[in-house]
Amino acid sequence: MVVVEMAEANTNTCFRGCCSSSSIPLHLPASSFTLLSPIAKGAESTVYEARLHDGTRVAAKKPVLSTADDIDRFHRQLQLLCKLDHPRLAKLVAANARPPNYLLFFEHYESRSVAEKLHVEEWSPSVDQVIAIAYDLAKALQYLHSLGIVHRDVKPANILLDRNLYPHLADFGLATYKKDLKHVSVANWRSTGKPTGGFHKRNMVGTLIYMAPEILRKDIHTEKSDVYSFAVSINELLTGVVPYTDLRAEAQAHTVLEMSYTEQQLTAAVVSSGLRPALANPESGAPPSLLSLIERSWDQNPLNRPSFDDIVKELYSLMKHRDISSLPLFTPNDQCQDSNDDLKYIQEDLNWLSHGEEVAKKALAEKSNITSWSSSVHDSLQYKPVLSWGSFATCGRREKMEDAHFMLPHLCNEKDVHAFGIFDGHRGAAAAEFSSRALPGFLRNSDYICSPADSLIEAFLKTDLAFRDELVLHCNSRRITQKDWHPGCTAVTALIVGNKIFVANAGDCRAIISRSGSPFPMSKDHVASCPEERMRVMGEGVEVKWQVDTWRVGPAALQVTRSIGDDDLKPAVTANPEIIVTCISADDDFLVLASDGLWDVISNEEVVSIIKDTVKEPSMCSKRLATEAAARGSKDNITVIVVFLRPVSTAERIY
Ligand SMILES: Nc1ncnc2c1ncn2[C@@H]1O[C@H](COP(=O)(O)OP(=O)(O)OP(=O)(O)O)[C@@H](O)[C@H]1O
Ligand SMILES: [Mn+2]
Ligand SMILES: [Mn+2]
Repeated sequence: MVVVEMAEANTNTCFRGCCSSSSIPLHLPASSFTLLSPIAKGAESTVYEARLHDGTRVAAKKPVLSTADDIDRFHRQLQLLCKLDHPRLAKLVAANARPPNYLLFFEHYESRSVAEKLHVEEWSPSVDQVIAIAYDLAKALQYLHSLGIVHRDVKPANILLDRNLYPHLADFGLATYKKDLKHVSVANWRSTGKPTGGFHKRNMVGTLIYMAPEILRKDIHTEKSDVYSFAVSINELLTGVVPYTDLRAEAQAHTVLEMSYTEQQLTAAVVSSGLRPALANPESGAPPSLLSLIERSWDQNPLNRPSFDDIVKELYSLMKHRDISSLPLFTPNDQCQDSNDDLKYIQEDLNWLSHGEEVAKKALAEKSNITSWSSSVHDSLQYKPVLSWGSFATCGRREKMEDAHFMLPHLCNEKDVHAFGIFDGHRGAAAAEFSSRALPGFLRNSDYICSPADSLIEAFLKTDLAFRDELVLHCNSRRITQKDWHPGCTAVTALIVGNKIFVANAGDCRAIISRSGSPFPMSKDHVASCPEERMRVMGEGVEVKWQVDTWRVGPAALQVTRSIGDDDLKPAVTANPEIIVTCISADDDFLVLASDGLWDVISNEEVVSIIKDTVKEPSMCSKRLATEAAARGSKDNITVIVVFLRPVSTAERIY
């Protein structure tokens, strides 16, 4: 007994010895958490809102374990959960696996499940939102399948949304290694008490609707059965109605479902007559390629369904085609390669994006303060700008895209707070990608007593430190000598709070406003050709020399004097941004942020006049500027964000 106790304490292993983790505490003592109110009660478990003693809000799932089988199942689930680590899977943060207290603590996702969001709140996501959610989910399932794990319970009730509406696939109660799969029957499924659904007591008919025909036929379950369930769920997101009904409200839908079909009738129709939910109407704006993907994914024959590798690829090119980037969702950058290595390339890319995202999330979990900048500037008499925004990014003539950007309107769910940022990478894309995710996370998490300007400075500095830490870890784990690799990026971020714009800049991206028809600079370029910057850097002990065509910093011959990353040149090449603040008035037309790929070939005045004679639609203006820069011979990546600051009339929009 004593020996077992010691083993537990030393190795963070469950008392049976089958579950272990180096990072997730498996014996969270009762003194370090408080269970608050129940969120959902299922047949097999109750989910509570809970708080860890460090203040972190979590969801605690307390299973009902009545038999030895139940306990086995709990341990198998915990073993799996300890192995999983993906930004789009519900994350286990702690557990208690000692009898009689069995509890799983997950990160808390506050915007409820897709099922509740659709059928209780009657949420209608835009087509672009659906595509982005589908892409994220496909990435999560691709990850599970790559580990040889099938989820087996993909459905809207198990897709949880965080406050930015990023999806997180939850509920691993049925997940298992593909190699352990035997024939699964519906009866078998039901005997596990699953899938019961938590927030409404569901019946069998309600859960059959996500099951693939091979399961209903009591045939073998493969990873392609997840593809089927994924397709039904994405179609439900597009249509907003519960499958096999035409109703949005869940309670009514279930009555209709039961009245229309018995279990046997529904099973027979799906298995033998190929019955499927009504496909979303093309008139809803859903692109034909998405509808075709859904239909192929719920094909009768599992072999005809695409794999998640294929689905991720297709959704990715759909996002690229539609330029989906304005959503607060996981979106990769514009790519210039469209060959088969696209996927490998994307995965490499996403790596740094998701590192950044993870860091931002950790920061969020550490504090519970929510910023309240808008209340600090609230004044009913103040001018109220009306915003619209859009972006365009292209790698231009370069081989690789090293710019990254984010657009987060309504930051922290505040209607008057909006953030936009562009990052221009050098010596690789890593710093730019990481920062485009981490910086907005730090910004969201700023202390509420901080002014927006202080929050911006803090976010820049924290992002720089976090990136350099992450780089050390990354290099150590891959045995790369860091001596050879010092990626960095310049950054410009605009934070709009009520009628004020705060621009923070480090490096040679630039922001301008069109004010009374003329450009008004909102940033200063930090380059070695600027005498004050050159003096500052030399004052910090780093050499600045005229090389080739211009002043350059250090052995790396960098042209910029401020950046995130570039750890070989810190602290001289500082991440400390310069802040410019201005009040928006009726004289202000639009804000333009862009990487130097634009400003190298187009002047501030020309940018203002080009937008003046372009259709007043922000993404079209962005694209027009980037196209013009490319036509004028810009050799660099080009990223442009345009934010209109006042309403644009329909007439102007059309010409
Ligand atoms: N991490 C979380 N954050 C927020 N809400 C959660 C979280 N986990 C679960 N929930 C809520 O609880 C509901 C049920 O959770 P889950 O799917 O894990 O259990 P279940 O389906 O009820 O499981 P069982 O069938 O074992 O009883 C979810 O639909 C969601 O509303
Ligand atoms: Mn569930
Ligand atoms: Mn550039």
